[in-house]
Amino acid sequence: MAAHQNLPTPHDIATAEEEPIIKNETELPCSVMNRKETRWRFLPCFDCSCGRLVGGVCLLIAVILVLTAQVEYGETQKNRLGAASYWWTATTEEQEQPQQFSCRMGSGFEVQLPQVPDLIIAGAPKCGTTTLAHWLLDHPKVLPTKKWECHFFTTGIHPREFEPLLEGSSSGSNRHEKKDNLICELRKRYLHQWPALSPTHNKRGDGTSSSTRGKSMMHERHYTFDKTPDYLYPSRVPALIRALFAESEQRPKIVVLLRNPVERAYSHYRMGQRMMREEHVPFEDFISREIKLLREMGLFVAHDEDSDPTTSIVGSKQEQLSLPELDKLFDQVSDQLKGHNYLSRGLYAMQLERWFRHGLGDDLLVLPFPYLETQPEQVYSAILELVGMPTHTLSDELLHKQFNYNNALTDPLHNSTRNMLATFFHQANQDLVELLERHNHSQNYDWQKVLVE
Ligand SMILES: Nc1ncnc2c1ncn2[C@@H]1O[C@H](COP(=O)(O)OS(=O)(=O)O)[C@@H](OP(=O)(O)O)[C@H]1O
Repeated sequence: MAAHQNLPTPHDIATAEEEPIIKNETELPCSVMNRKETRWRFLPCFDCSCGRLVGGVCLLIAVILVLTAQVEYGETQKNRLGAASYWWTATTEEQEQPQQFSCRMGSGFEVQLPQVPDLIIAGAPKCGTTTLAHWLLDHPKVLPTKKWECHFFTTGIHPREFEPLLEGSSSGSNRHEKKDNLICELRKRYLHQWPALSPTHNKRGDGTSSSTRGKSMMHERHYTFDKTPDYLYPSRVPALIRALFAESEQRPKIVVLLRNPVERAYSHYRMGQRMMREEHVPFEDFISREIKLLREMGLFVAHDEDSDPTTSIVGSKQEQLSLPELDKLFDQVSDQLKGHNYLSRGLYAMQLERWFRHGLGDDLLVLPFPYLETQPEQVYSAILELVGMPTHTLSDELLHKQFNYNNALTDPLHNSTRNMLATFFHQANQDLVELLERHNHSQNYDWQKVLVE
């Protein structure tokens, strides 16, 4: 009975909820205290654990919001700058500098890696670069980058870093020293794109190699390659490669595969449609937008202004603009089209011209895409010879495998579009043939035929 009398009535409970009896508020948990001051109900007090909890949660949310905003800002910038621009993507790991240029393979084993990467497969996108990379991967002495396409020269160097490198020769010993240090730092960072080997490390990363393999690799010279087909287009890439390796005795060799630009453009578009999972946009829409932009920028001048703008594009501004000015305009085209620059990427002469201009002609091998299919052994040997790698025989299966084949169901390219683009590229193809001949880079390939096949 006495116990029953001590029990609170429903009225007591209601009153207690409205107005707590406890007087010394400073000693109260804030949830109770806040009941009194409805206005401050959601503000945490930091004198008790629940307050700290609420505060901590708020802080966490604020940090997440700030981080999200930064990522979004980065994405916006990336989109704004487009494919030809540069964006800082170096991870902490990438910023680490390798202590030495040879890779330790566990205790006592070393693989000799060159101080300069051996080979760069620089492009063009959709021209069989993946197949080439797989052929190289099969070679027992070849190492790819840790990331399949490392994009070091396109997105791995911040503009703040490369701008001083691309400036004209700077005066003053201090600036000179700074530039040298920067080159040294970037070269180390580039070399860090390749894996450090351990006896259990397999170059394909599938863990199938054994320590025996590791031991057999001891002290053997290995060869490194970077396959990033995006390198061919942005004007800064050859300038950066030149800046980084101009002083070294050995320079990376550069391979460029080229395909009929009409087929390349359509393959590029099909890849974009497959990967972006966005609303279907007809190829014709993209190319008319690009042609319009090129015309607006004055890059291509039709002989007859009244005629169909896509059928009479024959001239270019090349005579009126300096080459660096032209480079800038094409970088802008890529930025504005956000990577949908399907046609500009097929203007091969304009792109290769930059590589020759930066003195990289001696290191360059330009190969015709159709030869991947018709003469694969010849193409493979040409690359091994270029780098000076030991010979290696590929299996028939590998030689005839079409890597990165796009089997997505897409409408075939309309004949009218194909013909119109053949006209569009006619002059640019001629320019390429002349450029390669001028620099003795035709290699006896029938480029006229290759570019229209
Ligand atoms: N050996 C051989 N013979 C004929 N065609 C070949 C061969 N190897 C690759 N391919 C075709 O090349 C296209 C892929 O090129 P990439 O690997 O350079 O593409 S990527 O830029 O790396 O995304 C892709 O073209 P599409 O299928 O037209 O998209 C591949 O099918």
